[in-house]
Amino acid sequence: MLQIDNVTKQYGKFTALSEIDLSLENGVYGLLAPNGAGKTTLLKMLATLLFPTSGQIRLDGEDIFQMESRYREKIGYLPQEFGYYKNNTPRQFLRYIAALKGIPAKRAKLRIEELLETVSMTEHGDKKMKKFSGGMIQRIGIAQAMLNDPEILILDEPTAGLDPKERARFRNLLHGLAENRIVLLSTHIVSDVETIAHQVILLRGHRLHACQPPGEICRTLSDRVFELPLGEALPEGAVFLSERQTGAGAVQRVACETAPEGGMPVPAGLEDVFLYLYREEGV
Ligand SMILES: Nc1ncnc2c1ncn2[C@@H]1O[C@H](COP(=O)(O)OP(=O)(O)OP(=O)(O)O)[C@@H](O)[C@H]1O
Repeated sequence: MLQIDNVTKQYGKFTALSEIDLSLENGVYGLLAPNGAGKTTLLKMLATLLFPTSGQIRLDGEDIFQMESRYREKIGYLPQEFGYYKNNTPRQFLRYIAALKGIPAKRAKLRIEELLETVSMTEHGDKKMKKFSGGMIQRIGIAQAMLNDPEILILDEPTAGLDPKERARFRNLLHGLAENRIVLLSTHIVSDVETIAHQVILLRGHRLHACQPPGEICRTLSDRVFELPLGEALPEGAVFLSERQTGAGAVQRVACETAPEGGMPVPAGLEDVFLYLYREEGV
């Protein structure tokens, strides 16, 4: 179990994260929050690239910073900006990363083939990466993070720039990978988390707001989301969430305590909760 206890991170006087408490077990955790909320900061601390200002992070009871390389052997990390040599092929690049991770060449060779298969890139293994789409690059990014078969896989905005087909493929890939490990991914794209994550971690005001299954998070707005024709006046206290086109014309989705006139109750989705929670944060 990965335990985050009362972790605060300050950059000078600025508090990026305050008093975070989380316990993570195997499964996919989606860290969802707007830009600047502290997602990368949290992931970098879990990757031991940043020290908490206070608080402790433990794996099975041991402080991860004291574990040093014993901890790093157990993690795989895909940073937001993942650097690779454009002229390398995936096989060359993965061999290089395996060497950096100290994986013996013979074992690395087998593992690389296994992983290219896992991420459906075997047939592209000898092509230069400069010709790859964003989705193909991300799949190689996941493969490099998986080289050491990590217990904890940390992915910072792995779905940024993927098209819908690549997103679907990515979801399936993660489901398989999370069977026997902790997968923690950050995103500000709600639909990714809704379909991938077993638990959604929401940060708000640089604090932990919730860590719950997507369904439970949606229940926080249940019976409070309504659709009504666009242009209808909203009652006092109603919060505009979004608008969408339907067969019967444009409608607005709103959150309010009681049904507005002409409003149809609709099930609350994670996007509704996201828009509601972060309505004052310009997202
Ligand atoms: N090295 C740093 N020095 C000072 N402030 C920083 C530093 N790194 C991050 N910050 C600030 O801390 C806050 C959290 O940043 P972080 O990158 O963790 O957010 P994020 O949720 O990952 O955002 P994004 O989705 O844009 O990547 C931001 O306001 C950012 O400007």
